[in-house]
Amino acid sequence: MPPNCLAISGTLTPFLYPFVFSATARRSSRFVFNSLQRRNETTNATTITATDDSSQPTYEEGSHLNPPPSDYSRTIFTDKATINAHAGSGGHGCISFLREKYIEAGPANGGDGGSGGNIYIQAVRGETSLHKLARRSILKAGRGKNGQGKTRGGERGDDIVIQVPVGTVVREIEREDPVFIEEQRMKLEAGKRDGEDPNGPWKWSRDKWLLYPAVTPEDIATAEFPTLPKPRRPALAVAQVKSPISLDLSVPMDRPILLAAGAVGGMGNPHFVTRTVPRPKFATKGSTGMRVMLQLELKLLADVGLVGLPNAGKSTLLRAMSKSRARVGDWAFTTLQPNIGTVVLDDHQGRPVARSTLETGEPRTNYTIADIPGLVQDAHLDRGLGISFLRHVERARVLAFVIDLNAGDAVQALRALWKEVGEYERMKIQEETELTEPLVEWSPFRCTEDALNNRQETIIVNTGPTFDSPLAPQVPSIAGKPWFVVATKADLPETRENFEKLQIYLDAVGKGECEHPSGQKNFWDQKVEAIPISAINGHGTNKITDWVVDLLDR
Ligand SMILES: Nc1nc2c(ncn2[C@@H]2O[C@H](COP(=O)(O)OP(=O)(O)OP(=O)(O)O)[C@@H](O)[C@H]2O)c(=O)[nH]1
Ligand SMILES: [Mg+2]
Repeated sequence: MPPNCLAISGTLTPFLYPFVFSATARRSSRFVFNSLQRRNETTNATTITATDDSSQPTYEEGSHLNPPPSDYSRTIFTDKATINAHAGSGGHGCISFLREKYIEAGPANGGDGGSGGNIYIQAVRGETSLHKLARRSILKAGRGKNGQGKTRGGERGDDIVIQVPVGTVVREIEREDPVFIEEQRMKLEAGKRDGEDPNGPWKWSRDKWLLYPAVTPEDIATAEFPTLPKPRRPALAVAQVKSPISLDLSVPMDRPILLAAGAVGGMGNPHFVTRTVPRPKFATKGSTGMRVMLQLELKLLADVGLVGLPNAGKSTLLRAMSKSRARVGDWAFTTLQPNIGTVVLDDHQGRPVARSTLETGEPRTNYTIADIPGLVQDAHLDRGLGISFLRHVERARVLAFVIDLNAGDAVQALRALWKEVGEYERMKIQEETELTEPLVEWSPFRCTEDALNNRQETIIVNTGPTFDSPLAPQVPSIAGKPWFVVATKADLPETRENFEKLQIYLDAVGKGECEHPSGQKNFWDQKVEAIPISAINGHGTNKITDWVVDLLDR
């Protein structure tokens, strides 16, 4: 069972509500209070300088939990990027003839062109942001080298491995496959000229054939070109990710996977030797490489996602629980990009502070927390920094709603946060539906008669799964995740009443007497806790770890 953090009169109360505690039960519990204070001072390197006037606490400047600006880490972070990946084009075939002593005009011996470089993708642990890819909009694999004399094939082009952070979602926006285009064109040409050689119009194509440098225009006019070989797909194409590409790279990959195989090289002149043309003075050019436009979206993977209003104390909490150097400040929108912190469970002393196991059965040594920019009310209407940052907590296994007890009604704040989370989910479902199937399918008229009979175009409106439809529960829901509330700044005076109200509300939600703040039906129906803490003093954070570990182990 998780620790019962509800008990206000429990061990947390003395240091979180010293002013209340001292007023009511100072004498009877003086020993407990003093010992807790001493313990917290020593173990947490407390930053508070207790003043006589407890209503006006002051905090030591320059410590880890109340840091100076020089202690902020500055990391570049980008979570979206659109890239154009160009697989390498093939090298040209070679036109060459054997020439040796006593063999003046030997047989054709031009090598084939090398194939182009491939484009791979790999999710790796070391990467944390897409900023490097966002800066380079085109990624080109190497072109295959041209074939050479003495039947020497050209070298392969250099491959490109796109390394992305774990948690990247890859979607194809556009694809230009020259082989496919060529096949289609050939089909069309074949259909148009009934009875004629389908490859006829391609025979003399300049962008397909390479001619021997010494060839004269007369030679070309009289030369007998063979039919152009059919467009060839590279053998590696079978290993390509199915089109349209849609990948969710949520685990580190040992090997990269193939997105686009490099194009095949051109054929050397020996391929075209016939009885009538023993010394062909032409070879084919290499094919153009495939081009894919990809949208990359990074959704951070953390065990716990912190959701809170601006200035609630999320970053301070992250600093208190991990070695993160997230920016902290007494104003809204201090955090402009997500931060991830790792909470080490053995406290670097070899003794586990909480016993926990991973799904694999191995002991859990740490868990991660994601801190995102604050959400304001109506953030879904693009107020504040919007709600797009919620994508970084969307995949968190547990949500922690950070509520500032000193900033108005905690219950209202919690409801406002859930509303934004709900709006985010609604938008996400809509986006996914639009991506998977087009909303409107337009079918053109096939002939004049058709157009006259049906004056309107055929429009099929897609009815995919929506937020409120019966299909909705199949979509993984944020409301279905385990969640709890971190009631922070509990060290400040006159916050106890607010905390109690929050607890009563959460109790009512747990018993089903009150509507779940998400307003959804498929919510997580376990008991929800409110854990009072003082992040700036590092008080109460161990309770969070116990609670999180318990939720992760379920
Ligand atoms: N008294 C008190 N102050 C706190 C506590 N936690 C944070 N603060 C202060 O609250 C202010 C805001 O803290 P931040 O951690 O930057 O808040 P945030 O939620 O990350 O804010 P944004 O990034 O702007 O959304 C800072 O001045 C902190 O020192 C706490 O437990 N007690
Ligand atoms: Mg912050």
